Amino acid sequence: MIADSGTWLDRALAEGRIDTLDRAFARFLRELDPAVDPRVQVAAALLSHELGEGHICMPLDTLREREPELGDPADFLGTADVVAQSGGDASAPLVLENGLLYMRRFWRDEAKVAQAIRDRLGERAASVDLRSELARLFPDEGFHPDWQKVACAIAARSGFAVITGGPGTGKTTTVVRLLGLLQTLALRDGGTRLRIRLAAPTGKAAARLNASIAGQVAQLQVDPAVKQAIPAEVTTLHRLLGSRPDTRAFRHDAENPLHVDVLVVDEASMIDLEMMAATLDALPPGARLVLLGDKDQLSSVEAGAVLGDLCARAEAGHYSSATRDWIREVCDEDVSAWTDAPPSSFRGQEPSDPTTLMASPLDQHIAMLRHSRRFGSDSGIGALAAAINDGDVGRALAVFDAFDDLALGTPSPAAIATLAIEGRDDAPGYRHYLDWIERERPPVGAGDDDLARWARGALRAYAGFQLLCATRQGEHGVLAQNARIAQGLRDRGLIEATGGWYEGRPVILTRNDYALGLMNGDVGVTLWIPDGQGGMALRVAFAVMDERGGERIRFVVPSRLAAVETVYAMTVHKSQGSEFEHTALTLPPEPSPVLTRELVYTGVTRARQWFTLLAVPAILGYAAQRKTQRASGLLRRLL
Ligand SMILES: Nc1ncnc2c1ncn2[C@@H]1O[C@H](COP(=O)(O)OP(=O)(O)OP(=O)(O)O)[C@@H](O)[C@H]1O
Repeated sequence: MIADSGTWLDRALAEGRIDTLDRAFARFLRELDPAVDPRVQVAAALLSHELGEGHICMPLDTLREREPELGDPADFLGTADVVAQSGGDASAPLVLENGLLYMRRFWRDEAKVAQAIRDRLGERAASVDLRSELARLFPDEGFHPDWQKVACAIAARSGFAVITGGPGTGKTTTVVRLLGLLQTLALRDGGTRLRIRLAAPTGKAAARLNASIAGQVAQLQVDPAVKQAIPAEVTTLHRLLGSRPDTRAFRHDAENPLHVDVLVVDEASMIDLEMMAATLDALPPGARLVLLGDKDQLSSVEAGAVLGDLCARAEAGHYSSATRDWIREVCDEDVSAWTDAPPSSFRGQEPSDPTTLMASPLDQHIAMLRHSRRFGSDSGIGALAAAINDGDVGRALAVFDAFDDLALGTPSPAAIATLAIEGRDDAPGYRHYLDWIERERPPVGAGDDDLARWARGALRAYAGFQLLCATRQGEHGVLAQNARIAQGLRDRGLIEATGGWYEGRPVILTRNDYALGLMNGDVGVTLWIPDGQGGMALRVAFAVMDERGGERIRFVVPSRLAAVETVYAMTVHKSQGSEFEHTALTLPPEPSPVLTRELVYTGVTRARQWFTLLAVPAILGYAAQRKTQRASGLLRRLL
């Protein structure tokens, strides 16, 4: 029995089980209610800590496990004034629902997201032309089921759909064909063109989708008028919703909704719960939402794993027999193997148990692409990603021996620096990028176009290689690796300095800079260019999007960049939404909570052509076995 929460809080703080913010929250409850049960304060401090780890709520079972001496939390939380039961008392800061303890803000966002998705799960009348349009857009390629075609059909029939799939499985291709289909049908049936918007959670991800979408639209087999009605511009979610300085609220919300009929959001694994709630809030009731993303990637930095929750049942499909029959009718595809038997044969099951429930309404709106076009059977990267996802370390290690695009090395500082600078075999390191800058330098007197071309090439050469780390801090973190690599480059005469500004220094923004139009995560490279007065000046070149979705180079004076870091090394978290020809991932030799299956999978799948792992095999095994589970009640609300 805990009589004095103060002692408990101080001890837990000293032991590192909570931090000062968690303790402050527990103390705040006492200010709110001087008679608060100390056990409620303990629960609140632990909940606050869980939220910091990305969970949306804390199951009471977790609390029972962590603090058995508290007794049954259902008893003391069930009677506390500061805890609302299922959201009842709107002034209570905590909410208890379905055995899950929430802070009110998270409970509200979760309930909002679930309600908004549920509102969109109804089917819409399918056009009579759906079957013929699908057949035209997805010619038979010999793969069956053609999941792209199935995904397109599923997304076409309702106001909400998720298309998940690993790298190169055709998410972009499918969504472009979906937009072609929807616009064709809209123009044909009623003549009114759909207002379509495309967005991604970060500037980097938006830029990448932007680059691939224009090409895909050009290849689309549709009427030129339809093609013109598909936007190529991809914006960030923040910009779409209209972020305002100094407030979490956006310009667009339920009162002032977006002017949009179809919203597509890519890289949806990076969307946290709060952002998803804001997006759904701003979406007018009749508008469609299509989420694209890889469910196996790392979740958002902030709390929640919305895409992961929505796709938790995607592997098995869980289609109903009605969905199966409809897919057969409109797609000529057979998804029987991913269909649940009719519910009548499962009488007696516990309906709210997410693991056993058959064919829920949500399942009918999720499509998983299962065939990578980028990583065929001859690709080690694809095979490695699959082995990691299965948590099969033996297979993962065997894959390194079997494929030339993969290499496994030790995580010693010297080995990492050498790989990062020299690369291996054909796979580049940073020498390649720095040599490129030198070799392709425009002649004296070169015009703006030549300088922009050079800068664009330098950014592309930089993306030829990236070293990824699990953490920022520590001997194996980003900061230490950056310093070592800079020293190695300096020792080889490839850069002029190891600190301050110098040519070749790659930097990453650590905060959005609205004045410069640059976003957190944007990467620039430092180059000497003419200063316009007969001299030379260091400028940082960034690729930015113009209003029409095109890419252009912006040279920025280094002193204007308030929040940047050198980026020879980058955390895996920061690398989400980016890809590099050669990606190297280094893992620290000691076990650590940050080492998870999703972290390694995300690192591996950043590689387009070559992947190098610098880690001890035991640590790979440790990480691959640790699948992240973020506590949330979202799936349960939706089933
Ligand atoms: N049905 C298809 N027919 C022909 N080529 C395809 C098809 N689907 C995908 N591709 C090609 O495969 C590659 C990967 O497709 P796409 O970019 O659509 O995948 P993705 O899942 O969006 O990839 P990522 O998000 O990892 O970049 C592209 O070059 C694309 O042109």
